[in-house]
Amino acid sequence: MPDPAVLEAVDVSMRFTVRGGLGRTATVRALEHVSLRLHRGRTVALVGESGSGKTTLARLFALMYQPTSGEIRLRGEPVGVRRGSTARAYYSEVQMVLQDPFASLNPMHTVRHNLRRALRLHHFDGDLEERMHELLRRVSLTPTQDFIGKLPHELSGGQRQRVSIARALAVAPKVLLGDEPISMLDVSMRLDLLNLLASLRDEEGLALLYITHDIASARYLAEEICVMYAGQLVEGGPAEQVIQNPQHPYTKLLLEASPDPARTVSAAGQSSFLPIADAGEPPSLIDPPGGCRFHPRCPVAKAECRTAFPARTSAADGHWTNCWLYTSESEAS
Ligand SMILES: Nc1ncnc2c1ncn2[C@@H]1O[C@H](COP(=O)(O)OP(=O)(O)OP(=O)(O)O)[C@@H](O)[C@H]1O
Repeated sequence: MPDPAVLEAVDVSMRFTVRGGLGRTATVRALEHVSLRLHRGRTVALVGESGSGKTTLARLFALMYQPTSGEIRLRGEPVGVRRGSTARAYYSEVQMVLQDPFASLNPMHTVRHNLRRALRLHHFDGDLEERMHELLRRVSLTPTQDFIGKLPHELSGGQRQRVSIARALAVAPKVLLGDEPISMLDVSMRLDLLNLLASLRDEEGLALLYITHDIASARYLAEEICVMYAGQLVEGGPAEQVIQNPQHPYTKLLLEASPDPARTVSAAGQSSFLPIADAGEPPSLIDPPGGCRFHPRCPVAKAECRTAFPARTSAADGHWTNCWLYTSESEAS
């Protein structure tokens, strides 16, 4: 049994109101009843096609939005959008690493300035210079004096991402939310970055959320994989189980469309899924299909798939799915 969750989403749904043509508004139903737990020293990979809601879930964990329903809980306590010192207290525990390191670094300032700012923001009261060198050592940017005075654009993509990880580590967080943190890097640097994330998880006991399109890297890094389709979580469990013995027809299609999950990191571009042959596109989340949102693309859809989302069925090893193939109508959620 793992420890209790450090951070969890409990039955969260997220709707966005967007402006359409002619002044009309529409609702994007981005997440539906999603629950996911992050544990100390463990990685959960969240995989799914573009637009499935992965970033929205990470942003809910980062308290950038208030969920439409459901809760985010830190060590069991519900948390909402915060400001000022209570926001700072939250972000000293939960940090995000983005796809593009430029987004979290000030490009006009040196690595030293960027790290110092993060430390000051969180009222670090030790030796600033010493701590900055320690952070750079932690992300293997050594000798540290070669990097501390550089501007972000003077670094390689991989080095820049290491600095943004060092910046996140400045506050000694308990949770790192990685939103496709390696997808913009050269293939040659991806494995090193994954190994860095793994060592932070193992040595500092970080709880890691790893959002990716790349099943191969999810398998390499994560103990647990969760699969999201059009705002609904459809399958999850121990990484090897999900990959070797996928249950949900969407997971099966996703694996068929992945270049080769046995490789450590895919050499493909940002999106590692090949087009899913003859199976159409993910739906619009404005007025999405009812029931299981995958049913219009599902080769084995049944009548009940159109009307209700199935309850979760779980195996003893923690592998679960929400699919009518494995449940009966009386168990609809
Ligand atoms: N602030 C917002 N306002 C309106 N709609 C939004 C907003 N943020 C996300 N969405 C919509 O919510 C849905 C989920 O988007 P999200 O970015 O979470 O998906 P994703 O799985 O992270 O995609 P990608 O892999 O391309 O990053 C999409 O339909 C997107 O257009």
